[in-house]
Formats: sequence, C-alpha cells, structure tokens
Amino acid sequence: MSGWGMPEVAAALPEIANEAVVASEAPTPTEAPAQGRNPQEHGWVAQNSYDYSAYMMTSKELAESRAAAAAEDAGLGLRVETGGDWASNAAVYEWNDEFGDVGPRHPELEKQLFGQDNHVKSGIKFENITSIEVHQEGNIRIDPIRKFEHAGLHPVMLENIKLAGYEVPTPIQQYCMPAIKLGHDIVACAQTGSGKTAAFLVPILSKLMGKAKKLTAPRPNPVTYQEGITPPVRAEPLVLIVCPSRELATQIFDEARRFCYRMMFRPCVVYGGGPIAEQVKQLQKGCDIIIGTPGRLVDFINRPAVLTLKRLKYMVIDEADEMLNSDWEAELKQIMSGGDQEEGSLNYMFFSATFPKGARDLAKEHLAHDHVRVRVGRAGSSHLNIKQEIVYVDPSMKLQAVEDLLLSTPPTRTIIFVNSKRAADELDDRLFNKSFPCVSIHSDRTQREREDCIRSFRLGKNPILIATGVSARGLDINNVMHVINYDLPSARFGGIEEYTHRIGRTGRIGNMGLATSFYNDRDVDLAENLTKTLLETHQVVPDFLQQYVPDGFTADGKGDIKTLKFEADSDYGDGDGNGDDNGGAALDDDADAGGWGTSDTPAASGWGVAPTEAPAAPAAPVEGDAQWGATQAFVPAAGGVPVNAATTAPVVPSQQFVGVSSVPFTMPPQGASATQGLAPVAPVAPVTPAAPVTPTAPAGLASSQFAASVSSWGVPSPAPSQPAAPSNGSVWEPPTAGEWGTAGSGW
Ligand SMILES: Nc1ncnc2c1ncn2[C@@H]1O[C@H](COP(=O)(O)OP(=O)(O)OP(=O)(O)O)[C@@H](O)[C@H]1O
Repeated sequence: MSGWGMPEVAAALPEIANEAVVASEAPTPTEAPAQGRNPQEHGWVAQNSYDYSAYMMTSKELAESRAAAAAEDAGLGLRVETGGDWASNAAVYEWNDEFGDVGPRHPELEKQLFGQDNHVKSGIKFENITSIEVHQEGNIRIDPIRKFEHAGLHPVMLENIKLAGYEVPTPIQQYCMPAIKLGHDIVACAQTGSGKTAAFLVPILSKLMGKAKKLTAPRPNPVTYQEGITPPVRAEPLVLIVCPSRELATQIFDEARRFCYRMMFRPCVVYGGGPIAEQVKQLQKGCDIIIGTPGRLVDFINRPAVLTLKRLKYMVIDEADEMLNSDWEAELKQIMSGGDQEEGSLNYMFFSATFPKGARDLAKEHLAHDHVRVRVGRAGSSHLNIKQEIVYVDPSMKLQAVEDLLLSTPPTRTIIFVNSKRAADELDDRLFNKSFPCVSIHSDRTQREREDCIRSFRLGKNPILIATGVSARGLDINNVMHVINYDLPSARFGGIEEYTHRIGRTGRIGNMGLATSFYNDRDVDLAENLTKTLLETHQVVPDFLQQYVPDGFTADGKGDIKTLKFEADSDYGDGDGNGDDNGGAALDDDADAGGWGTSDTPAASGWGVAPTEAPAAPAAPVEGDAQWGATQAFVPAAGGVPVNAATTAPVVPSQQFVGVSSVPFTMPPQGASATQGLAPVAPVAPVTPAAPVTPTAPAGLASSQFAASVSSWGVPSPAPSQPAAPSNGSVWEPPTAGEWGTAGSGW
C-alpha cells in the first residue's frame, strides 16, 4: 500500500469544531501513571467516569438529569433527545395534517438531525470507495445511476440528501436505487462504511413518498395529540428493518429520522433492554417505518393490538449473514413470515458487508425469482482506506502493548475489541486505573449503561471504547481513527468476517483509518484468511505470517490478487448462463476471482434479545508466564525499555528476538486532533526511548513530535533465528520523512 503522507493524515484528522469538553469530575485512578506514561500528557482528555448514581434514579429523576445533559449536548451542536432519555425517544419530524405533500422546514430539528457531528462525513479518499468493481449476478441487470439527481428521487429526498452532505452516490447506492425503484428484491453486499443504509432507506422512502397519503395508516395529529387523552393507534408500518444489535437499530433509526425529515413517514425503533412502555407509547403515535432487533420485534408482533404488519411493503434484513445464522432462526422466521403480512406484495432486501454462501442460500428462500444480486468487490472484502497492522504480541504482553500503542498514537477515538465480556471488564479496569479515558460495552450491561457508553464515546468524552465483537457490526461513529484487536476473533466465532466488520469501524466512507491487531500463536486458525486479506488490500504481511503467503506472491506482497482464492465463488456455477457480470467501472473478466466470500460457518450471534457470545478465551497467563512466551519473555520496563525477564538486564539488540515494536507515531499538527471533544494535543516530551532501537526523528520532523514508546511485545513462534528482515513490518523502523508509515515500516 502506498504510504500515507502527513498531510493526508492531518486531513483525515479534521478540524475540531468544539474544542475541549470539560471533564465532569476527574476520577481518581488507583495507580499513578509512571513517568512519561500519563495519557493526559499525551493529549488524551481527562477521564469521565460513568455516573452510576444515574442508574439508581427514578424515571422522573433520570428524565430531569437527562434533559440537563441533553441541553449540554445541544450547546455542543450535538444530538438532542426529546424526553431526555432513551434513544428510542429521539425527536422525529412530526407531521401535521395541515401540511401538503411536504412539510415546512424546522431549523432546530434540522440542526439536530444533520448537524456537524451527528454522522460520518465523507473523507478525502472517497474515490477509493467509488472505484471498486461492482458485480451483478442472475437474470436481472441494473443500469447504475451516477448522480442522485438521476435516480428519480422525490425532490424533498434530494434536499435531505444535500442536507446530509452526500454529493455522489456510492456504488452500492448507484445500483440499489434504480433496483428498488423498479420494484426488485435485492441481495447486496458492499464494504463496511460504504453507505448501505442509505442504499435502501433513500429509494424506499422516496418511492413510498408518491403514495404516502394513500398508504399510511391513520394516526393522531401531533398538533392536537395529548398523551393519555388522545386514543392510541396501532402501528401499521410500511417498512420493517431488522438488525442484530440495539446500537445498530438506534443508529438506523437516526438515519431514518434524517431521511424522513419533512415527510409524513414516522419512524420508530424497538429493541431489547429499553422499557417496553416507552416504545409502545411511540408506536401508538403512529409508525410507518419500524426498525428493531429480532426479539423485541417478535414481542410486538405477538401483540396485534400494538403492531400489525398487514400494510408492510418492504422488509430489510441488515447484517443479513448475521441475522440468517441459526441463533436467530426462530425469531427471523416469525418476523419474515409469521406476522400478518401478505408475502406476495412484499419486497425483501438483504444487506451486509460479509455474506458467506450458507447465508446467501438461506436468503434465496425469501427472494423473488427475479431478484437483483449485487456485490461491490469481493463479498467480505475490506477496502484500501484502512491501514491494517498485524503485530505479534505475546498474550502476557498485551496490556503493555495496548498502553504503548495508545501512548504513541495521536489521541483519537479508538475502539479496542476483546473476545469476552470478562476481558472487556478487566481491560477497562486496567486502562482506567492508568488514567486512560475509556468506557466499555458488552451484553451484560444494562441498556442505560450501553446507551450512555456509546453516547460518551460519540461525544468524545471518553474516546476509548472497549467492546466485545458484538458491537462490531454497523457502528458508524465519526472520527474513529483507530481500531485495535486486542484479541483477534477466533475462526470458530466470527473469524475473518468478524475481523472485517471490526476493522470496518474505522476508515468509513472515504475516511482513512488504522487497524492494529495483536496476533499470537493462538490465532493460527485465522492466519491463512488474514494473510489473504492483507495481500488483497496491499498491506504489509509480517514475518510471522509469511508462511501463509500463497504461491505466486512474493514476501513483500507482490502478486496477482485475482489469483487469491477465498473459499466460495460465484453463486452461479459454470454453464448456467447466468455468470457473474461486472457492472463496475473497470471490467474484471475473471468471475472466479473473489466471488461472494467464504463459506465458513456463520458468524457468532450479536446481542439482540438472546445474545450468545464467544466463550471467554482461556485466561491469559500472568505476565511473564513462560507458557505463552516463546523462547524469551521480554518484559518492558517503565518507559518501554525491553529487558530480559530472566536477567532483568536490558536486552542487547544483537541477542534479542525482536517481536514487534510499538512504532513511534507522528503526532498530528496542533489543532488537528481527530476527536471532537479531545483536548488539543499538547506538545509533550517524548517518552525516553531506549535500546534496542532508538527512534530518531526523520528529517524534517521535530523529535518532540514523537511519543515514542518502544518495547518488545513477545516473540512469534517459531522465533526467527535471525532478527527479522526490516522490510516486512515486524521490526520497528523509523518512518521516512513526511510519511505516516510506509510499506517498509511498522506503521
Ligand atoms: N453517498 C454518500 N456520501 C457521503 N456520505 C455517505 C453517503 N452514503 C452514506 N454516507 C454516510 O456514510 C456513513 C456510513 O454509512 P453506513 O453506516 O450506511 O455504512 P454501511 O455500508 O452500512 O457500513 P457497515 O457495513 O459497517 O454497517 C454514514 O455516516 C452515512 O451517513
């Protein structure tokens, strides 16, 4: 991959509209950070602890306190929730019966919906998204649109698209908009962060708009509505969107709130954990678009006085491969055909960034014969805007490694993935006690805690989020510049698909991002697919993965990526006359290359109503435990100096088996910190780097720009007999002048 220059990185770290968010009450970490290892000295904001007292409040007390918090957010130009509490109560455009076809503007709401930081803005590498080859399969071929203006959208929808800041449609949107307009069912696969939500929401709403008054169910007029007095109505939605996690459901709801602006469609969201009574109240005001997690949807489908699907016109299954895995089978069956919808008059749509063959076969059972199949790139592929670093970290060294990493990277919103709830709790504790502004989320947390956590991460109050993989899918948060796989997903639980979803939390919609994954000998089951993924996206393959580089590729990753075989190819075998057709900009005449993705077992379940998580990984041994180290365990001393655990003597460079070092990371220029709400990066004295490799500032960059913290994080097994060649990412090298990592350096 070509190097990223500092100007690009600086551009990827946008200007801060609102500088520092004042830390509420600085908590007292139980350990004082060691000299030079205080996160605040490295530009991270002070910690904001959870307000646990909020979880003990009555609903009334909570509503008051939330209203105050919402007012504070409003001051920052950020999202305001009416009712001041649950995400499901967020403001929607309320339609007055007096309106004609389109409602008048509402400046305050407009600011809330389309304001500065409420969703991810497209980045400077947008063309990397738009230039990916698009493949169509099956009998129906769609002529893509190249501009929103060519999609035959309702004028108010075009205005909303402008308000959202979208200029050109992404490839998946180019195909889905005309396909939906023509009335086809769809199965669609496109990279993370490539605008799949708008690809279905925009054309569906626009198409329904023409017949809105005829199609929508009667509802109370919001102007005269009085809670407890106005008789409630039954929700009779036209569109149902199912997705696997509560966070994703509320996020799609937010997108629906944007695109329903000035239209008569009223969106609602239902999800587990939130109070049913509140959600019922919303449904009873009328609901045309319902978004939900499977368990809660089934709950409501079983209450026909509250919800009926008899008017339904569109059913969208987002994160379809996840939803079609057996963990959700009963719920999905009931949602898809167990309500009172008329199957024949319904359009089904399946969307995901990964789509193993087993899931595609299941999806076909619901799709009309003449459905449209479109995929952007290979199903499950990642894109070039995410720089992927795989570093060897002995399990006993992970904590040290993650600290080093956080101290040597610019403070930016960072998501750290772990494989179990316990690991999330533990890592949160450890980092919090070292003064890192972190929060954590997993399925054992109450819904209130989950919403608070995401909110505080979104606002940049706590810009480090520790999460189990269940949060991987769909989360779309502005300026997440770094994803760290503290644990890599095991092949049994999500494997390479989950890896793709996790790293896809950064580098969205043309923005650039970095994904650092800690690899060790337990991750061998992922090694082959991981290596192919690195090669496919022109990333550096480190030494310890070289043995998985397929024939035809050189050690530095050169080779024909079309020859990379991922397990499953086109759904249409040879000889059926319906082969893969490339509808994208550049023709790819090798239909076998890439294909739809792997046919691995479906990914582990998300965290809707019946979450099942990957079982806890075997407990990591205590630091220095020889079991997980290779021939030597290097224990970095304070300040990151590697020492030999056995002797505690500093390691002499020529003796050491170099694992992977934390490579100094050039700090962005002042004022270009990535995280809204983060304190501006203060110039800090670099942590004194020491043997074995002394980072020297590349010419043209002041050494104070480095937050250097060099340590050794373990040794790959089998350990190389010689220090690894410095060309493949496993040994630290100073970045070349003006570059933020090159193909030859660690970062
Ligand atoms: N044409 C566009 N131009 C600019 N921004 C866009 C466009 N389409 C969508 N976006 C924005 O891009 C971001 C990512 O979109 P979205 O969440 O739909 O991605 P996705 O493909 O569903 O990703 P994932 O697979 O991770 O769920 C959103 O913030 C969305 O508002």
